Amino acid sequence: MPPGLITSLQRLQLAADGALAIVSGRPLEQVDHFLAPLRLAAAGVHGVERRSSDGRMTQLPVPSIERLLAHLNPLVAQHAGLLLEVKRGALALHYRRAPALEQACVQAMTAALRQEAGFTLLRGKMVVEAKTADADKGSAIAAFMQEPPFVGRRPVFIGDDITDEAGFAWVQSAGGLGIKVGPGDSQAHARIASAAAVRTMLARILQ
Ligand SMILES: O=P(O)(O)OC[C@H]1O[C@H](O[C@H]2O[C@H](CO)[C@@H](O)[C@H](O)[C@H]2O)[C@H](O)[C@@H](O)[C@@H]1O
Repeated sequence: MPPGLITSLQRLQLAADGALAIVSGRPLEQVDHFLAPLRLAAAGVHGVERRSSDGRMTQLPVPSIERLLAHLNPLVAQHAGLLLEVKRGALALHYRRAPALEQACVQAMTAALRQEAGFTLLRGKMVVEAKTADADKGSAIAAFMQEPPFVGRRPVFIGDDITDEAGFAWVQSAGGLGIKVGPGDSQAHARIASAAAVRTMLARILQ
């Protein structure tokens, strides 16, 4: 985490009377690890797990990943540059260290998804993921917006990846604003150049 970011997020949470949440594809355990000692309201694994502002946990039911694993393991065993990340209700195949294998990874994941119902394919930065079909970042934000301290607020969602598009779509359908970070196609109505520019924006808001 860049220096000062955790302090900024903590101050922002206080300034917004608690209405700040992290919405991530990572498991909550990882989100908490990155932000420690700060523990924010957060959704992990694209909304499969969610911690409300009062600390209450919600876990969506998820399909089994066993058949997907059995299908993908041989490809991963053949290539040292591939990494298979096992999450509750999702399986992410990372090819960052083997970009030439992108098509092979997409094809293998597409074939694996034919083995098991209840998942959808999600593209990300150098990663292709099988994600629980019933969860996405939009529905995670929608769930937060039903609860204090978010209820009645105008949602603003900031994200830099393809997986954030569901979040942009939902907040904008609810009268809020999606802010895409960096280049790339997006349905977000606003754009900001980089993660560094987001940190500068947050610092200005706090001032
Ligand atoms: O929703 P996010 O918080 O943006 O998380 C999306 C994915 O993040 C992680 O993968 C990303 O970071 C890796 C390095 O830490 C990088 O190698 C990879 O290319 C990125 O996609 C995480 O591992 C995934 O589970 C998340 O879905």
